[in-house]
Amino acid sequence: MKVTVVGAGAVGASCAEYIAIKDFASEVVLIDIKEGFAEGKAMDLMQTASLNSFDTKITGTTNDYTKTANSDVAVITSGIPRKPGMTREELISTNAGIVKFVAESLIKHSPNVIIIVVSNPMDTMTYLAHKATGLPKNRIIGMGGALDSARFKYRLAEALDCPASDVDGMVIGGHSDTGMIPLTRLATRNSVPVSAFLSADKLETVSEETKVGGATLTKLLGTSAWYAPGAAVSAMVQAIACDTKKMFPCSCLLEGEYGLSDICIGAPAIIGKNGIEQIVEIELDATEKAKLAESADAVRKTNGLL
Ligand SMILES: NC(=O)c1ccc[n+]([C@@H]2O[C@H](COP(=O)([O-])OP(=O)(O)OC[C@H]3O[C@@H](n4cnc5c(N)ncnc54)[C@H](O)[C@@H]3O)[C@@H](O)[C@H]2O)c1
Repeated sequence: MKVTVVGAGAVGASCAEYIAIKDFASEVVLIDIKEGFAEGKAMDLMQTASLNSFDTKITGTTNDYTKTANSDVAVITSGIPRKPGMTREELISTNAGIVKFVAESLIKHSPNVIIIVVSNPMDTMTYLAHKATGLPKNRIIGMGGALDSARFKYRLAEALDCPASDVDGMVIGGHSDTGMIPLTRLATRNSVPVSAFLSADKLETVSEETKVGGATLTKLLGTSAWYAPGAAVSAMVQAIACDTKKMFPCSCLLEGEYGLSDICIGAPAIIGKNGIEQIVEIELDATEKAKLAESADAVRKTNGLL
């Protein structure tokens, strides 16, 4: 299994590190436009191999896509992150050109690649990658919901004063501060609905904290987060590499599912060796349906800026 990670910055390097530590890929190629940067990150990571006991070979290259040839999976993290006070949507003018060029360059050298898009505004960048490459819909996946759901579980565990491993929950909809839909109605602690433990007010607070999870970290760090994003994308790469059929909410190109078409937005999907193997349609209540429609309108508005 050969994995290319485009962008050797905070998220790309974290993703490469988690992939290596889990030791399921034979090769990870880091590629960046900044001279020597990916080579340096790759060398630094390789010097952890004997300490962290992994055999994955990590190499770096400055913008040479021949080195990415025949990748099975490619992760696109290239582009600028937001600064405190910015929305993800404000990144579009810089990141759209980068993502389009990168997606086209990747498939030239890896015609069978499955692409995971991370760069923001992620739903629109995933849509753009589809339009730029024309790949089948199962082979381009946006990463947002896996991270947002991890943040949701973190906030639920905090409110419940329990380990995150006790909690299950999912965030669907657009990957934006206002478009995310944490499904509090369906969240559980060891199969018990969380509403048995937490008041409606508390659940509303958990939901709001989840939605601004990225902005909260951007304010604290001065740039956007990388550990949880890197872990989330590496978990999706692992699901493809090991054909686990794990379910993640991902930005998928919808063709009628949830009553939506010609849009990439977060929906539960089964991820395996073919990428998106199934989009799972869960029964939403009227409030959740209305929120999803509103979230889709906002994503379409951003798509209109392409
Ligand atoms: N989808 C998510 O859940 C999620 C989470 C966190 C961050 N992000 C997004 O991921 C992106 C990366 O964030 P980061 O914190 O790693 O940023 P960063 O600035 O640390 O890294 C980005 C890297 O991309 C490189 N780059 C720019 N143009 C390139 C090109 N044409 N080819 C190759 N490399 C290029 C830069 O040199 C830089 O090293 C941002 O757009 C950020 O908003 C998304």
